[in-house]
Amino acid sequence: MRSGCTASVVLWRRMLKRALFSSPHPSSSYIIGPNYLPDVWVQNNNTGRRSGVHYSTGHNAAKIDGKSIAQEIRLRIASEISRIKSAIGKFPKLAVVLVGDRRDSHTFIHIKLKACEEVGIATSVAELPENCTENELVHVVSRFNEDPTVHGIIVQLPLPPQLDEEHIINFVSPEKDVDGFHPLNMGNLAMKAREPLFIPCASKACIELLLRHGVEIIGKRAVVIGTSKIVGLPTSLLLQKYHATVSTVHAFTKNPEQITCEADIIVSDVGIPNKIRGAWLKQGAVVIDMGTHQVKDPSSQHGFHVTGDVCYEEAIKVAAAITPVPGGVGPVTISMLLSNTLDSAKRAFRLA
Ligand SMILES: NC(=O)C1=CN([C@@H]2O[C@H](COP(=O)(O)OP(=O)(O)OC[C@H]3O[C@@H](n4cnc5c(N)ncnc54)[C@H](OP(=O)(O)O)[C@@H]3O)[C@@H](O)[C@H]2O)C=CC1
Ligand SMILES: Nc1nc(=O)c2c([nH]1)NC[C@@H]1CN(c3ccc(C(=O)N[C@@H](CCC(=O)O)C(=O)O)cc3)C=[N+]21
Repeated sequence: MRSGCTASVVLWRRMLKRALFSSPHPSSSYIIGPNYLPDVWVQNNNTGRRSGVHYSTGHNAAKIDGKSIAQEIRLRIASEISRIKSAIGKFPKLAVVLVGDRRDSHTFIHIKLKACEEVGIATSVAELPENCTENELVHVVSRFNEDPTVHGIIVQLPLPPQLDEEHIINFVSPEKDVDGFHPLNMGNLAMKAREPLFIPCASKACIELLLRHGVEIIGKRAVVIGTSKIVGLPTSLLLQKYHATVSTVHAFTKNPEQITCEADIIVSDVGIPNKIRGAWLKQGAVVIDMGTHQVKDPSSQHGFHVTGDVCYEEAIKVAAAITPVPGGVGPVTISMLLSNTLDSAKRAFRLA
């Protein structure tokens, strides 16, 4: 009797999944890239990949339009959430922890909350003062860990200097770690034949943009500038999973331009505006600019403008394709956060 009941529940879930998701993989079928990591990379003809990168006329680099890709992903996420809501009356929820008054952190959180609202992800925000203690922060994170209505938790970085980032990240439940920064998730990303529960959003966005632009990654020489846990390290690891030959450039690298100018794919996470010049690039390279800097600009409406790590005007004359800032990786990173949160909720609802 009991096993019959379990069997019918399993059958019901299977039917529900089939009704909700047209793809055989319920988890994020709208993402081409890194949800199923390719231990053996197979060219998939249904992904819209083209062979090789297309050059635009006049020898200027093609602009990789992150804004429209992000929008397309968000529409798919919104419709999936709406279908889940009508089927089982449940929806995903993201908890956001913000410490202090940094202007850029407030901007990023505002962008994330607005995106959640647009697709139907509920949010809960905990704001703590700049001088809060580690115990207070751990307490807030633990409360979200224990709350069954919360499926994703992010602690906005950087934290004020009295708080140990690594210590705090350890406290985020790996099952709700939609940033993918917990050592268990990062470790599984690093190791062969293992899959993390979540892949960091900016790295996922980088691969998604490359694949959607028709860039072949396997066997290509990639250089990642930066080793941070938010972008540089997980992007190097993910590019390796895609079988690129990856070099890392960091603050102690001597003559970094000698390394970057050999790369087919360059990902910059250096955190210095306009640091990467045209002369650092090989003719025909693909450039993913992860930097997002609010640079003072009294002539602009908000008193600043946003720029990347790469000197765009120089780079477009050399590269085959490049992501602009703003409107490149940033919006897709936010879409990946929505996607990770939806995936987490689907696991909790036993739909994935
Ligand atoms: N677009 C997006 O989606 C996202 C954008 N960002 C942006 O990325 C940028 C970087 O952020 P984050 O990763 O937190 O930054 P970090 O400051 O943590 O990392 C910067 C990295 O650059 C390296 N570096 C610093 N100076 C040099 C140099 N002169 N030459 C070579 N390498 C150098 C550092 O090397 P070392 O390891 O030796 O210290 C470090 O690894 C920011 O602008 C941030 O806003 C971040 C997340 C997502
Ligand atoms: N726990 C945590 N997770 C993060 O993912 C995280 C973080 N902390 N700390 C800071 C960095 C930075 N980051 C960005 C995300 C989106 C844009 C983005 O959408 N940028 C817009 C412009 C934004 C603007 O107008 O300022 C664009 O490039 O078009 C930028 C940067 C995520 N980060």
